[in-house]
Amino acid sequence: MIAKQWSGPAIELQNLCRTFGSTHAVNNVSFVVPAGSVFGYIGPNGAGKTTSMRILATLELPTSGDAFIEGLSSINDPDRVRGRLGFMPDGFGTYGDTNCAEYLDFFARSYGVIGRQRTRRLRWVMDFTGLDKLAYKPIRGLSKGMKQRLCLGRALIHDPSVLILDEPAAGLDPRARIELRQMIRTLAAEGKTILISSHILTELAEMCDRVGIIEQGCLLATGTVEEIRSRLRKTRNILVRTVGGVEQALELLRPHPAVDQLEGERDLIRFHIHGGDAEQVEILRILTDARIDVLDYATVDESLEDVFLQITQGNVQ
Ligand SMILES: Nc1ncnc2c1ncn2[C@@H]1O[C@H](COP(=O)(O)OP(=O)(O)OP(=O)(O)O)[C@@H](O)[C@H]1O
Repeated sequence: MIAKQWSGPAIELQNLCRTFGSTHAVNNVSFVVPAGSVFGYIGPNGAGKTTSMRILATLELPTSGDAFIEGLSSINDPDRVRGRLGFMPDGFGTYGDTNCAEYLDFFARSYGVIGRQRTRRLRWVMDFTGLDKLAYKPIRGLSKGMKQRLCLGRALIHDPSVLILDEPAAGLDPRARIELRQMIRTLAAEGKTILISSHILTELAEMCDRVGIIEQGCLLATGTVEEIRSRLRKTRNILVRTVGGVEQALELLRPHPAVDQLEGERDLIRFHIHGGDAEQVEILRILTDARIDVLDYATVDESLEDVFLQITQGNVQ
């Protein structure tokens, strides 16, 4: 029997597949999310994020493979999974005339949260999501940001240990995004395990312990953002700042076999080096031997957008 003191991964996908006709929405995806960590699930439109999250959340069945929440199969043990899991879908149907308090109360009752515990839980969720001042406001009058808070509140109402959040930041203004990020950080600091999806790597990079990049149903890379970045790094981007001598430097560097994409403007030179430390040191020596006054000689990290574009192909299905 799987007891409460499960010590394995909080979330696990095992060779998960889901096809819709000829579309491989999820194609043999496996990964684990350790308890208490935040995992970012990143991919373009139609990549298969929602489908895999819905399978984990017991709302969809896979064609093959399995999905587990704290060791319980979402396919074979959905009732127990639901008790441990809070799911925030990417769009949620609300009843416009219902107010926030009624809405959350309804879901608390559905989860069997009863008596004083329900009152306590409702108060906590209202307070945490900042909905306490809007408790009696009909849902149809809420802004997008407040609706998202309500949806997060609904996912938290039964105090689950695992949260699955499907694009919670979509459509939010910058302030609402920052506030949402803070709430997610707080939940993570309290020890909840969080799987969160987005189209945008930069949006999640800061708050995730690890990310997985998915496209056309296939998981292309997993790891920390730094691990993925360094795995991809075949070239180094170099930025040189000189005091004069840019034209001379360009002349010297242009024929070098390790130098690529060379460009210069005013006192700045940018280029890529194919190679490692030896080539980087040699190129600096070429410049200093030619008595070019080098102020800065730095490697520049690729932007996260570049990392994302390198991994994905931009194909949709
Ligand atoms: N019920 C369905 N019937 C047919 N095709 C579906 C169904 N659900 C999803 N798909 C297809 O499966 C693929 C994956 O869709 P999914 O919604 O999982 O992707 P996603 O990564 O969440 O995309 P988005 O970021 O746009 O929400 C898409 O090609 C989609 O059209």
